[in-house]
Amino acid sequence: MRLQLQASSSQQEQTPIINITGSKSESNRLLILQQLFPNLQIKNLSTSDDTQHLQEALESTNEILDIGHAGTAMRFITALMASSDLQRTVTGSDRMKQRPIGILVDALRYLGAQIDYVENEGFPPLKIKGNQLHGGEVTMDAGVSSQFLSALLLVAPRFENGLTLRLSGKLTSRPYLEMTTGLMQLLGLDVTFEGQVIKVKHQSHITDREIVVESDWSSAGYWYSWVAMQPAGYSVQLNSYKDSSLQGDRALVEIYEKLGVQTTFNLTGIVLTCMTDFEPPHYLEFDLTSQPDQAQTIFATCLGLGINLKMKGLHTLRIKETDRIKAMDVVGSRFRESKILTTTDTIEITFSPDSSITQEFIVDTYQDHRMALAFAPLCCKTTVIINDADVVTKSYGEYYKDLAAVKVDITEI
Ligand SMILES: O=C(O)C1=C[C@@H](OP(=O)(O)O)[C@@H](O)[C@H](O)C1
Ligand SMILES: C=C(OP(=O)(O)O)C(=O)O
Repeated sequence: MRLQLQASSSQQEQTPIINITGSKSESNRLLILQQLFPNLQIKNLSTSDDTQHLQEALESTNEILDIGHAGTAMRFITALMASSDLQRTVTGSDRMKQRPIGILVDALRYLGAQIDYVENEGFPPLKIKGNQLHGGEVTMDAGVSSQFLSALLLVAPRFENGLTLRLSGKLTSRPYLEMTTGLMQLLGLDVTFEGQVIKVKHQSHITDREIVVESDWSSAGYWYSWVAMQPAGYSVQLNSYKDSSLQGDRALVEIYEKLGVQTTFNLTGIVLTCMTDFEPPHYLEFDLTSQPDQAQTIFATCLGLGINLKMKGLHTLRIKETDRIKAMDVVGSRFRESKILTTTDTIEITFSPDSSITQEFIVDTYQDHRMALAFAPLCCKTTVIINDADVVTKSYGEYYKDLAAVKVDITEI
């Protein structure tokens, strides 16, 4: 599906209200924990493709489980199956077969799991013969993806000796690991996280518990970007968000203060307002080691506002749905004249003085939802054409409907 997006410039009459689905990261964790503790009830589960893929895999009796593009789900289900009494082959999309999983497989094997690589060493698909793991101590590299660590922790209450997980190297995406330990603690599990060591005690029951998933902060990012590019005073209400969140992308509140968006928490969620008297800075720098999923969003906002930008801490972006640093480089340079420099873990953009914006901005998505989601708000600056626009369903299937509600004209071309 190829979409053309154009925002109408009419005056805002009232504050639009947007209801974003539940966090996919929280949902995926809770679905795994529900396998261990069936008396856990989950409300406001994410409707994303990724969460649906995980749900289908958990309900399936097939020998082959296809998890599509869902990286987190791939890592989580590997640990779950390895510690179960089932035998399964877990596979995914072509891109999934290029996304590493060796660090998790090594740790599981060290604890006694039986896992074989079906195609390439270190990558899915995996043939898993589940067995009872006893747990103990293991050390894992924490610098490649926090998902490997979360995967092992979520199933650790199953291990009769519990788990002592030692993190080696510099931890990446820390808030996601804290979300894992935080949710486990919320269920009453005995989990401690001190320095570089996480300990989980064996536990086979929890008391009845209902958890309401908070809406997805990662998806809220696109609304921050949208509001940042609107006239001063423009506002949007996003429902079901709270001040004390388990999601690291709650940091959007502070990040977007620097980009001219003020956040107000109210009874139903948050109101984002484009600040009056805001002068976009000439240059901004962000370290996104803890918020990797916001890189494309911030990049697009700075393209729109003409702010020179450097982002650091992006090494995990190379192994996500696409090589996101490369994708930003290629697509970003089409929007307005600029110099873009990239390294293994940084991207820097400097605009030519008086650079003008292209009349038709073409966004290739490279099978990455966040390419379409992040660049779409630029339709308030020029005509945006998004190739393979339906990628958004990976995390935010209602996105175009929500954009239409704020008067974006969307045409299939
Ligand atoms: O655990 C999670 O839910 C996630 C962890 C992060 O991955 P990395 O730890 O690989 O950066 C993040 O990018 C991903 O979208 C979701
Ligand atoms: C990286 C992401 O997801 P995953 O790794 O779960 O595929 C994402 O949603 O941006």
